Amino acid sequence: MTSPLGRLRPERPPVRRVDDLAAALDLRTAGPATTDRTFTGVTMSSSEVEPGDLFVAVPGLKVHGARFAADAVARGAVAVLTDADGVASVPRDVPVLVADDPRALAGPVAAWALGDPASRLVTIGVTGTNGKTTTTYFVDAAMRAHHARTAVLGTVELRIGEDAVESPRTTVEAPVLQALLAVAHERGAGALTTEVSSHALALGRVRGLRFDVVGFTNLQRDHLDFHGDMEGYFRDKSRLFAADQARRGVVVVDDVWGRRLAAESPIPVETVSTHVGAPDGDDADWAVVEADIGLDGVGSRFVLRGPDGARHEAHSPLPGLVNVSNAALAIVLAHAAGVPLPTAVDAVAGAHAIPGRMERVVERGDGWPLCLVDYAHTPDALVLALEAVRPITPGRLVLVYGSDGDRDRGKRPIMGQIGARLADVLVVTDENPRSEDPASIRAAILAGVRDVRPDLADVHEASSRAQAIRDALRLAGPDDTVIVTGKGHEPTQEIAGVFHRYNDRDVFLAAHAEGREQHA
Ligand SMILES: CC(=O)N[C@H]1[C@@H](OP(=O)(O)OP(=O)(O)OC[C@H]2O[C@@H](n3ccc(=O)[nH]c3=O)[C@H](O)[C@@H]2O)O[C@H](CO)[C@@H](O)[C@@H]1O[C@H](C)C(=O)N[C@@H](C)C(=O)N[C@H](CCC(=O)O)C(=O)O
Ligand SMILES: Nc1ncnc2c1ncn2[C@@H]1O[C@H](COP(=O)(O)OP(=O)(O)OP(=O)(O)O)[C@@H](O)[C@H]1O
Repeated sequence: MTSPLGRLRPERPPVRRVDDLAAALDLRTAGPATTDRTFTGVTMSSSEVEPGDLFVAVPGLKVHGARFAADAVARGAVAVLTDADGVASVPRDVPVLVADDPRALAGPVAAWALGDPASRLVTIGVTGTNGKTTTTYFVDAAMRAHHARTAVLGTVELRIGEDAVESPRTTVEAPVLQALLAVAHERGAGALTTEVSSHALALGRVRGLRFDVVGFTNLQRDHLDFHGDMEGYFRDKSRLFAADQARRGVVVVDDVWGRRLAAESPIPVETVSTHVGAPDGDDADWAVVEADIGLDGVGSRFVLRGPDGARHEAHSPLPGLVNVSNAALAIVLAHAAGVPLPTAVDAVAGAHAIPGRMERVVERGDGWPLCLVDYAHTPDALVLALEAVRPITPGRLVLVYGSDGDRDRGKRPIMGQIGARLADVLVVTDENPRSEDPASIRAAILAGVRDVRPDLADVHEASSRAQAIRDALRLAGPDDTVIVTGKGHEPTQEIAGVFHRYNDRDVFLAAHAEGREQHA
């Protein structure tokens, strides 16, 4: 993060009348008359209220937001939008707007209040189980090549131009999204690209915004606690491809869900087949028809065939087949969003490092191994990450990793088996143990390691993550690659319920700086 983004609100928001809003969105009113009441901002969280705001009080999974209406008013909220159940909790002297589903209206209300900021920018949304962050950054690289300034929002950060803050979630709440669109426009951005999580779609966080282009990466088993089953998960993801959410779409059709989305989509879509030899590759509008993975020791060269049959030489700046897929999708998305194809191809090839996504923290050279940080924290992602790094590693693959506490215990031995199978040297350590005993998590991973490598040769254990990275650097030679997985960009580590500032990248950089000093 280069510098703070500062206030996540526009400097000069329009002043709106509450009764105009009621008329525009056909809302019932309660409490004192709304005449002459004006507001300048919208929020769903009492702790984020600024004087002059409309507070949207929604029924949550845990609590009804109306319980916090008095707090919101004390902080300066001038009116409340809620449902029939919430009305009684609003202080009597405050005007109330009543709707059946206030959560679904939070986005449209904020968009109305800010004068539909999305209509002044090119907007791109990316959804799918994996690859959202990477694809979003690749798209942003292409948008940057075409627009003087851009904005990018997602799991890692909220960035407008060169200013950024840590992101509270993958997709921000609807009023925050609308405010960020207005801030982006105010600061001269021509395009905004955001990740759109399935939770965001189920909870209406992108309502009130019609994207110029939306993209779909893939659908794999995840978040079923929230969506129920794969069918429900697919239905929630598909909501982005509705006529009121997007003008057009780009869908990767390598899995059955992508093919189904493309077939059922009510908006026009272009299809992309991103794995050489993937089913339906020949029928797709765009297809990766050749790929040399890791050929140049960095990313991959590939050839993208367009709808007119023309072949475009392209490059993914990150290793592995999955990043060929992300790069191809990003090129087609950027092109659909108005970027000339050659500009999109070049910009994706030269995309900056993405924090914690196969991030090359220290380059190989001067006796140092290549040092990478990656976010892979599931068995599937770990396999992909290690397979991607092998072709760019002349020597041994040194893996530093753990498995998180208070989450899926069954994956720990599987993570152990994968590490033992695909890496040469292992340093098993902690990854957000949360309330659990870190040693017992490491023991479960090591049990999996032992299934594959009973002698435990080249297997080490370190109770501090920073120490684990230093151990790995001591063990690694100049031809080796040290990869630390699990936490990626995350700025904290949760131990015994306490969040400690911690970042894998900083440990690598500190060790590197120390090493250079000793050398000098
Ligand atoms: C399942 C889910 O997404 N829940 C979100 C949802 O919670 P909720 O409906 O249960 O809200 P609640 O806590 O009952 O509160 C009800 C209302 O009262 C308000 N409130 C509450 C307390 C208070 O002091 N003042 C106040 O105004 C809240 O802002 C809310 O509007 O609305 C809350 C705020 O509106 C969110 O904070 C909360 O996200 C929780 C923290 C969360 O963990 N969400 C995750 C699952 C999520 O959204 N993840 C996806 C990425 C997933 C992925 O791809 O990996 C994401 O987009 O980040
Ligand atoms: N297209 C893809 N298909 C499958 N796996 C992928 C793909 N792209 C990235 N991955 C794997 O998923 C992990 C997360 O990548 P990325 O952060 O880009 O995805 P995401 O959808 O944003 O996930 P999250 O919401 O958890 O941040 C990476 O470690 C990578 O190994």
